[in-house]
Amino acid sequence: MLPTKLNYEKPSLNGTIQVPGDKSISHRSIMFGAIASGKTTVEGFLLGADCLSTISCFRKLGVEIELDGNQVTINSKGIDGWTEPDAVLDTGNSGTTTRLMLGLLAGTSFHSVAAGDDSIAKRPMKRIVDPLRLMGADIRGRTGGQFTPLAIQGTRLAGINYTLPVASAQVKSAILLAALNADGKTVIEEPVATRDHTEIMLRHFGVDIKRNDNIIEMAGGQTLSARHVKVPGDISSAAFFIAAALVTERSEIRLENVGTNPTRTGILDVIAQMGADYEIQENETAGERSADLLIRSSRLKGIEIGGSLIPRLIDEIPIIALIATQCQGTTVIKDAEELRVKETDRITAVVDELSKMGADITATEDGMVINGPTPLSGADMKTYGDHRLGMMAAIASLAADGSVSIDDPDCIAVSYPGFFEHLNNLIV
Ligand SMILES: O=C(O)C1=C[C@@H](OP(=O)(O)O)[C@@H](O)[C@H](O)C1
Ligand SMILES: C=C(OP(=O)(O)O)C(=O)O
Repeated sequence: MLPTKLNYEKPSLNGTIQVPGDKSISHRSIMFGAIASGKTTVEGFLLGADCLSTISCFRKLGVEIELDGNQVTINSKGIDGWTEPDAVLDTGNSGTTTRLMLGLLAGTSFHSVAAGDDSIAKRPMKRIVDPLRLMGADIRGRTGGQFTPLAIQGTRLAGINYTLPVASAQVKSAILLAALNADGKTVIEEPVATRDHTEIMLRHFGVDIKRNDNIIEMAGGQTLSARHVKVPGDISSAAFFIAAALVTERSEIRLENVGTNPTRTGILDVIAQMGADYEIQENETAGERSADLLIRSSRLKGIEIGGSLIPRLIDEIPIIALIATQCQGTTVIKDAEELRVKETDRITAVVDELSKMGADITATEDGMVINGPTPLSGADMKTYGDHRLGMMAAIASLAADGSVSIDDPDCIAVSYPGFFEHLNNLIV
């Protein structure tokens, strides 16, 4: 049973943890292993509910996937060996599974249906369906295919030239995965750089893909070779403990083997500008970068966060908002309207929930404005079924007087199973 009521009296955090594997890389490791023919092995896989949804979908496509702790073995006959699923592909709460998998299903030779939970049913799919249709995909769904459930009749696809209308790694990746199976070349322009795990893993699996400034080019019809994938810790999960150490007194923690791909490290730039006391000790790794992070209690100041920084910290904004409540001065977060179409509307949810605790925080159309520092007090916090809101509430309780209750702590297992064990291990 996970705790629903938290009452810490001005705790400090001390010690070392290794946060679970990166969610984005874990999803992709299963998909790439399923596309390649042969045996792909994965170490450090995230056993979060979202990544387990990916495993269950690809098993339904006839791919053999075995789990042994955090190690995964994928035995696939290659994408041409996938079989028509006899049930709906259930993507659970996972936007990444839904969108990336659609790109792959579009180019098969069979029919499939993808659907997830109530939150997924509200998330926009037009951003994927539009470019896939331009490639020739046959996808149908409610309101012309804007939302799940989506029915896909696999067909022959052609490469496209496409400029992303939103800064989204999921859209970029869905197009690239479809393009693998398409005739001709695909060229994607992304106005603002987004996480590049798909491009890095494509290269690792032997695909020739080029990037010049913000233009990505890849020829279709390339085959992937099965590989071993090492998944570093998820910086989006580490972010919660980074915040915890910063906003509590006399804390010093070490977070081992955290992924530090530069397209993901916006949170480190933010805390540096806020004046945080921290160190990065880089590990020697090929492919995805990783480092140990040392974080200490800090006196922080408010800053402005927007522009090209936003995609580099998009999932960290709820916890950055909490940090901002403890900063001296004003923090402005802008250009983050994408937050409104995540697991829940994260602008409204963060502002409503932190306000309940006494924060001085106001929503704007594309972000929020936070004045600090403000003392926080206990409150009954809602997660809206959103793992990141659940963890934000738990970390906020460390800085609050009085007890904090969380209505649905179980949703945290979407990206961070074992979150409360790590929290309890670090608290002194
Ligand atoms: O590609 C990915 O793995 C992800 C991309 C981001 O979504 P968008 O591409 O919709 O911004 C992010 O919010 C999500 O948690 C994971
Ligand atoms: C937005 C998220 O994930 P997804 O889009 O995969 O549901 C997240 O993990 O914060």
